[in-house]
Amino acid sequence: MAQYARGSAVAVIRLRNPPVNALSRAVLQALEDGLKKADADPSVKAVMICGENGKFSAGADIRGFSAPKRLGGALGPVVSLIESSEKPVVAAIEGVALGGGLEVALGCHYRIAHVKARMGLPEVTLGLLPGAEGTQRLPRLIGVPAALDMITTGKHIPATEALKLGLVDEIVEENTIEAAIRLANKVIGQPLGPRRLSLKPVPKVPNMEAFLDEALAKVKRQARGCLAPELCFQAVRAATQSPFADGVRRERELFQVLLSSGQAQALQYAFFAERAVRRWATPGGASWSSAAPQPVRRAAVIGLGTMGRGIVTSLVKANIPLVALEQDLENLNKGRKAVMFLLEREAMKMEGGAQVLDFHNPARLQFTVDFDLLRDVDLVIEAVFENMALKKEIFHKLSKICKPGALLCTNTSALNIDEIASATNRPQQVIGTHFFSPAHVMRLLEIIYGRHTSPTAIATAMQLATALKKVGVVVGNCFGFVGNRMMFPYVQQAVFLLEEGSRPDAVDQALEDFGFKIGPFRMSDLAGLDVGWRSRKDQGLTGPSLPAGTPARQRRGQRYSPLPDLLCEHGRFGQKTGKGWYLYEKAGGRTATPDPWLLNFLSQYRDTHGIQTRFIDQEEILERCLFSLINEGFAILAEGIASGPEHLDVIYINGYGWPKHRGGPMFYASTVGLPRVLAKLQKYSEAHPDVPGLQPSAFLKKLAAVGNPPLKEWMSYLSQQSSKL
Ligand SMILES: CCCCCC/C=C/CC(=O)SCCNC(=O)CCNC(=O)[C@H](O)C(C)(C)COP(=O)(O)OP(=O)(O)OC[C@H]1O[C@@H](n2cnc3c(N)ncnc32)[C@H](O)[C@@H]1OP(=O)(O)O
Repeated sequence: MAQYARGSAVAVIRLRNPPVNALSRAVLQALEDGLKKADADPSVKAVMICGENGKFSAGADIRGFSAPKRLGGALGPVVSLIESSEKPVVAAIEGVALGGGLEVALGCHYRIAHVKARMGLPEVTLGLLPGAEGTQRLPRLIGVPAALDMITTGKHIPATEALKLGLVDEIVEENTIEAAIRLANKVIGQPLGPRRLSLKPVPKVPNMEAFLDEALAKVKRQARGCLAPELCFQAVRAATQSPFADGVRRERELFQVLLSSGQAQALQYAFFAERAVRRWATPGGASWSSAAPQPVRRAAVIGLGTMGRGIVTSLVKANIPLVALEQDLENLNKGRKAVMFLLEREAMKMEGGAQVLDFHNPARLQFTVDFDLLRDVDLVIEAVFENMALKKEIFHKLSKICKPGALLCTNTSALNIDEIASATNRPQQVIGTHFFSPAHVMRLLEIIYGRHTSPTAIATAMQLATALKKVGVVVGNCFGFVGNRMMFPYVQQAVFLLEEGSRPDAVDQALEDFGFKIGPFRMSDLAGLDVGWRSRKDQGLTGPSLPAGTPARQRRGQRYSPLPDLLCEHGRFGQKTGKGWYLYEKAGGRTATPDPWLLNFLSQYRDTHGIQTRFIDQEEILERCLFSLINEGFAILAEGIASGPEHLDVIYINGYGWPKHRGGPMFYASTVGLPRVLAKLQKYSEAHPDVPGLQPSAFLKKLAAVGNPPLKEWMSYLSQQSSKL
C-alpha cells in the first residue's frame, strides 16, 4: 500500500509494504491514486514520496514476476505520471532505493537522500533490465558511462557517490523527510521542464561509438553466457540513439526478451534460495527459529597457511578482535607477513583504509605461538592442513585450554567432524566451518554439524557467516560434506573422459562454455594436484599402502583412474610446479597452454591399458560431468545431509563457480526435466557399469516416476515416501 497524507501545502505519499516496501500491484495502485488525489486538490502545491520504516523501496516485488505483464505494465506509466505532474514531486530516499524504487525516484523532479542510503538498478542481477524507463532516464541524468556502469553491473552505490554523480540533489545527515518537505516548499512555483528527465538530452561523450564498442566488449567478457548485461547495454545504447519514447519502446521489447529467457527465473530463484538457506534446520529438530547464537567478542585462528591467512583477514574485516596462532616462530613470521600484505591490500580498497581496519593494534590482532592466549576467546577456527591426527591433537589441547563456552570450529573440506569432536570434552561445541579459498574473498561458508553439535553452536556459526558477509549453509556430516561430495563424481567423470579420448582443454572448454568460471582441469591445476593425491594416499587408494596386485584402473571393485596420481608422480602438481594438466610459463605461472607432453602421455596410457580412443562431443562431456554431480545431489537430499535443493544450489553458486544464471545444479536439473536427467544417467551407467556415480539415485528415480514435480515440492516426496526409496 501507499499512504496518502496532506500536511500544509505538501502532500505526502508513503510507500508501505514491509519489510522493504516492494512495489506490488497494490502499492503501485495506491501510489497512482495518491498522485491523482494530490493533483486534484488545489490546496496541494507539491508532493513528497517516501517509504515507511526508513526504506524508500527495494523495487518491484520480485515474487510478482510470475504475473509480469500486469506488474510491468503498471510501473512505467506510474513513473511517467509522477514526472508529468504539474506540482513538484520530491523523493525522500532513506535506506534503499533499488530497481523500480529508484525508477520511481527518477520520475520525481527532485531527489534528496539520507547519507546512509544506497541506490542502484540491480535488475541485471535478477536477469532483467530496469524496465520502467530507468535505462532511458538514468543516462540523461548522470551520463552514459556512469549509467552503463550502474545498469550493467547492478551495483548499489552509497548516497555520497550518488551526490557526486548528480543522481541526487542533496544528502542530509538528519531527518530526510523534514528536509524533503522543506525542499518541496522551496521549489513550489519553479518551472518543472528542466527537472523532467525525459525531456533532457543524453549528455554527449567524445567519440560515443568507440566508447560504446569498448563498453560492449567489456560487458560481453564479464557476462559469460548471461544475457541480461548485454541487453541492459542495448537499452542504454538506445537512449544514445533515439528519442525518449523510442528508447522506452526498445527497453520494453528487451525486457520481454529477458523475462521469457529462463535466465531471469533462474536468477530470481537464486535470490530467494540465498535467503531461504538462512532458515536452517536439522533432521533432529534444531532450527534457526529456536536457536540463539552466542556472542563472539574475541576469536582465534590456528594455522596461518593459505586458508588461515584468508580467515584472519576476513575476521579483521568484520571487526572481530582475534589471536592468530602458529606452531613455531618461523611459520608465525611467514604467516604474519602474508596476513599483513592481504590486510594492506584490503585496506586500500576501503574508505578510511588501515585506520578503519586497525590491524596494527595488538588488542585487535595478536600473533602468537602461545596456546595459552586462547584461554578467553569465544570462538576458535582451526585451519591447519587436512590431517586427522593433527586436528585431533589440536582439538584435544583446545578442550583443555579454552573456556567452557568457547565454540571450536574446524576448517576442513572433507574430514569427519564427529571424529574430530571425539578428541574433546565438549563435542556439542565442535562444528565444521568449511571456508573456500581465498577465504577473505569467497562468499560461501559450509557449516557442518556433527552428531553432538548443539543448536547454539550452529546458530553461532551462522551468525559468524553473516558477520563475515558470507553465505552460511548448514549441512550434515559426511565425507566431502555437500560441495566436495558432489564435486567428486564430476571430477571423476572429467578424468574418465580423458582416458576415453578427450583432452583437458576440450573438457574445460565445454564446461566454461556452459558458464563455469573455470573448468575442472584448470581448477585442479590452480588448487594443486598434490592436495587430492595426499588424500587418496590417506585413503589407501594409491601409494605405498596399496596392496600389491591391485588392478591399475580399479579400486574396491569400481573403476578408478590413476591419471592424477601418475601426474603427481611426474612432479606435475599444477600451477605451482609450472605443469599439471596444462603447461605454464613458469612455476607459479597462470597462463595455461595445452601440453604436447601430456597429450603424448595420454595416448601412451590408452595404449598401455588397451583403451580405444574415441571422439567425445560436448554434449557427452556436459551430461556425464553435470548429471553425475546432480545425481550425487539427489543422494545427499535423500540422506538428509541438506534440508533442501536450495542449499545445494547456493553452495554451488557461491563456492564452486556454477553459473548463477543457470540457478544451481538442482535448479538446472529441474529445467532439463528429471526424466531426461534419469534417462541419460541410465544410458551412461549401462555403458559404464563399474561407475557408481552414474547409477541413478533412488530419489531421482522416485521424482521422475511421480511425474517430475516442481523443485519446491521435491522434499515432500522424501518425507512422505522415503521408506519406499
Ligand atoms: C515491461 C516493463 C516492465 C517493468 C517492470 C519494472 C521492473 C522493475 C524491476 C525491479 O525493480 S526488480 C527488483 C529490483 N530490486 C532488487 O533487486 C532488490 C533486491 N533486494 C535486495 O537487494 C535486498 O533484499 C535489500 C533490499 C538490499 C535488503 O537486504 P537485507 O539483507 O536487509 O534483507 P533481505 O533479507 O535481503 O530482504 C528482506 C526480505 O525482503 C525480501 N525482498 C527484498 N527485496 C525484495 C523485492 N524487491 N521483492 C520482494 N521481496 C523482496 C527478501 O526476500 C527478504 O524476505 P525473505 O522472506 O527472507 O526472503
